[in-house]
Amino acid sequence: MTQENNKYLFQVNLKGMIELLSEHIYSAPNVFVREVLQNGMDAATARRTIDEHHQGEINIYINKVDGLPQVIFEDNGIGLSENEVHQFLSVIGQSSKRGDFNEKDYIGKFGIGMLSCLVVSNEIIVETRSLIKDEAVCWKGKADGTYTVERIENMEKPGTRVILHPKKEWLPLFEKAELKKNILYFGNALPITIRLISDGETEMLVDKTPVWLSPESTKEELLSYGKDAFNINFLDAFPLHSHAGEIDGVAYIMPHKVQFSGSKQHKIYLKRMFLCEQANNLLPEWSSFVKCIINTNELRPTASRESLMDDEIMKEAKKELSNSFKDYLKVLTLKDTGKLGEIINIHHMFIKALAVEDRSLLKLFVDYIPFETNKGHIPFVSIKSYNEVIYYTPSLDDFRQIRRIAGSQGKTVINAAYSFEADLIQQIKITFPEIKIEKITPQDILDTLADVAVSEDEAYMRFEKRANDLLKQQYCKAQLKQFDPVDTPAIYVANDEAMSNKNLQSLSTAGNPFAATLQNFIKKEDNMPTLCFNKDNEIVKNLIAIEDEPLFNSIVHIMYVQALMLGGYPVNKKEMTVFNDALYQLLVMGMSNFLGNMGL
Ligand SMILES: Nc1ncnc2c1ncn2[C@@H]1O[C@H](COP(=O)(O)OP(=O)(O)OP(=O)(O)O)[C@@H](O)[C@H]1O
Repeated sequence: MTQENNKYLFQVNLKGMIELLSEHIYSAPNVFVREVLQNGMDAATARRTIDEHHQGEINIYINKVDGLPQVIFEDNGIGLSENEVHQFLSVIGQSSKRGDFNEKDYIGKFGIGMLSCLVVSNEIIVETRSLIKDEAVCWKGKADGTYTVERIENMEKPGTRVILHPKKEWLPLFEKAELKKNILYFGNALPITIRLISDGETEMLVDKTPVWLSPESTKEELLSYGKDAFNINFLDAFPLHSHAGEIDGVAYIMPHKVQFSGSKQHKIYLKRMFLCEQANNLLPEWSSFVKCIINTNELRPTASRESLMDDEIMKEAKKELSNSFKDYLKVLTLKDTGKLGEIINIHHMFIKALAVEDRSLLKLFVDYIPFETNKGHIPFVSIKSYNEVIYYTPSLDDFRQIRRIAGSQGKTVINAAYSFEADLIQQIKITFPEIKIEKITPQDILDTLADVAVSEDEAYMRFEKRANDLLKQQYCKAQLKQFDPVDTPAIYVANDEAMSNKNLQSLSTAGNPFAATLQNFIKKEDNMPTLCFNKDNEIVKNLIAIEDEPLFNSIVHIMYVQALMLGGYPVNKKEMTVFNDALYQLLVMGMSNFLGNMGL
């Protein structure tokens, strides 16, 4: 403990620190490949500040020493002098890349990456020759926090060799196929030559700009690359660019429908080193219908190097990337409406989300966008051409109730219950004020059903009273109306308030201990759901004439539950019971009639 004027200095437990950094900051043991490749890449970049024509190379050797595997990552970068080895390799958190004039060109910056090697190897051996100083040294660092440095003579050219002897449990990571897989996973886009040398064979792993970063690549080449990278036959591909974050890449359109909340797996590279598969804050929320491969030279990684930091540049980049999407779609409206149609057909949910956000896109696409209506899925252009007024309902329950009856009245109703739909309709209303779009509720439909002059007809009056007395027990009113289609005997109409009143009522009658309190929540006693009987329907005509009480009750109950089901309403236990009892009654009556007729 060091003390000076009552001030103490923190002490560091080196072993614990190394353990923490090496084993906990990185999520997987294979990241050592990334860290070593990245150091090789940075060393080549540093060398180019002295020799601009320098061609960076990394050779990876898999050897056997005394029967045990050994892997060497050899680069021809700037190397380190003895002094630098003490200064940068041996001090945790110290990096030669921070504060350097060319800082922004380096991938590394935290000064901890090398420690990831200690997850898979008990010791890191670094042999290095500095381009600047005429000396070569061998540094050996151990997980217990000790290191040694000594001069060596067996290195003639500038560069660095990182030598690892795997721990027993990580031997599989050092097998040729696995190592190759990891080198390509992290390093396939690096602007450096990477070779794998084992059993006397040299294999070229990386030596050219990847297809997705090359401006010369054709659409076919991009699509074929996308198929290999994601194992998906994409519908189309288009370039992505953002000045902010210095981003370039490709977006691939999924060939099938995807969930809005589906997993957003992309491939994100930082200075052409693979970083991660997710970029939630970088790509727009509605981007699940594409898979992206992008490289950023400017966005900053987190210390674990497994995600990007959410900062101001990221926000700006997100806007620019979103514009790349929009530009692509805009170009399609001019150049390839067939493809646009295909995309909208499959991904209309996302296109709707996009159109909500961007008025110019809305103007371009509105005609192509399909909506679910009471007449099927129809593109907006047809809806607006055939209707003077377009109706919509923001509730699925309402839509279910309204669709049939509205259809018979010649109305087209859009189901705007799904995400974005209601917002989109609002945007359409604002953007195209000349198009008449109105919200419609079951109550509006009820108001349009023709009244029947019940009070002028004794039979109608009696029918309504009997039906009301019976349906009161189901928290429902009965009304005689006249509407199309005549083959619909009855419809159940309930707005949200009526439905919640009904639910509260059924809770309180089901013996809920808060019954009295629940009753107080019922808003307006008269706002009950209504069962509208269709006066012109044949069954209703007969029903009005039925005197027999049990028969009348059974038919009304069956019509009631049927109307509930037709409207897509839930049928509760009590309703199911009356329905079953009624059916049973009818069966018994039918059979006794039959047996009576047979004279039995
Ligand atoms: N192959 C190499 N050639 C030259 N110098 C190297 C090499 N590998 C490591 N170094 C030196 O060792 C330092 C520490 O490396 P380390 O990988 O731990 O951190 P870093 O690359 O600086 O940052 P990060 O933690 O972000 O990767 C580097 O800053 C660099 O000076």
